[in-house]
Parts: sequence; C-alpha cells; structure tokens
Amino acid sequence: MRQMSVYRRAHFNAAHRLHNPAWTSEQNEEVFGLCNNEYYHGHNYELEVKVTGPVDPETGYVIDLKILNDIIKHKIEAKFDHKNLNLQVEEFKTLNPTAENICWLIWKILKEHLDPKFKIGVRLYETPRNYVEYEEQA
Ligand SMILES: Nc1nc2c(c(=O)[nH]1)N=C([C@H](O)[C@H](O)COP(=O)(O)OP(=O)(O)OP(=O)(O)O)CN2
Ligand SMILES: [Zn+2]
Repeated sequence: MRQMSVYRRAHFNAAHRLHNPAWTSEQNEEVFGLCNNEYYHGHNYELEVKVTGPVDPETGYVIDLKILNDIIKHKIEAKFDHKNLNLQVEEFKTLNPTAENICWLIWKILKEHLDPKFKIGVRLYETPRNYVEYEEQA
C-alpha cells in the first residue's frame, strides 16, 4: 500500500531552566550560561508532528488530521502549555528539559497514543533558529 506522511503543527509556551544537580553552580553556569538562570526563562515552542503510514483506500487518509490534532491538544499542549517544565512536568523533575529531551518525551507520548502501524517524527523549535528532530527508524 502507498506510504505517505502527513504533518500537523502546534504551539506551546513554557518556562524552563537547564541545570545538572550533580554539578556545582560554577559548572552549571559555565555549561548552560543564561539558560541556568535559577528564576527560569521562557520559550515559544513550535512543534511539527509527522505521521507516516499507508493511505487507507476507503478514506484516502493516512490518519484523520482532526484526530491527530485532538491527541496533540489533549496529550501534549495540555501537559506543556503555560507550564514551568522543571516544576510541573513529572518527567523533568529528574531529566534536564533541553529541546532534545522535550522532543523525545513528545515523541514517546505520541507513540503511546497512535496506532503502532505509524512511524512518528517530531520536530521542535525552541527558538526561531534552534530546533531538534527525532524520527523513529523503520
Ligand atoms: N543542544 C542544545 N543546546 C541548547 C539548548 C538545547 O535545548 N539543546 N537550549 C538552550 C537554551 O535553552 C536556549 O534555547 C538558548 O536560547 P538562545 O541562545 O537565546 O537562542 P536564540 O536562537 O534566541 O539565540 P541567538 O543567539 O539570538 O540566535 C541553549 N543551547
Ligand atoms: Zn531555554
């Protein structure tokens, strides 16, 4: 069956602090600089989700984008939007909320909620110029 990719963009704002508790303040400042600010700082995150799978011959869809949008809204935006990632997202109490780790967590959540027949890719823009991407291999 013909495989294609569909994409959905989303957006959330969140605060974070990059910090390694095993290091001294000096080491943290040296490595993370302004991102180590103990009072946190915010980003306007832009998210792009890619879903690859067979095109259903009856609907002509890979996945109904309305369904994908609902999953992103309820499982991703509800968890991250207007949150302090370090303090309010359980996973980041023990994991540094870098763009890489946020992107991976988003991928993991989507993987749990989408049909396993789909291959999922996540691209996350932390700033207009900084972005990371994770896509599972076939
Ligand atoms: N590999 C990573 N490097 C950095 C991350 C990250 O998540 N992964 N994060 C940060 C900071 O949190 C923040 O994103 C950096 O912001 P800033 O340097 O202000 O980014 P800009 O694109 O706005 O910077 P310009 O220099 O003005 O282009 C740092 N590194
Ligand atoms: Zn930051």
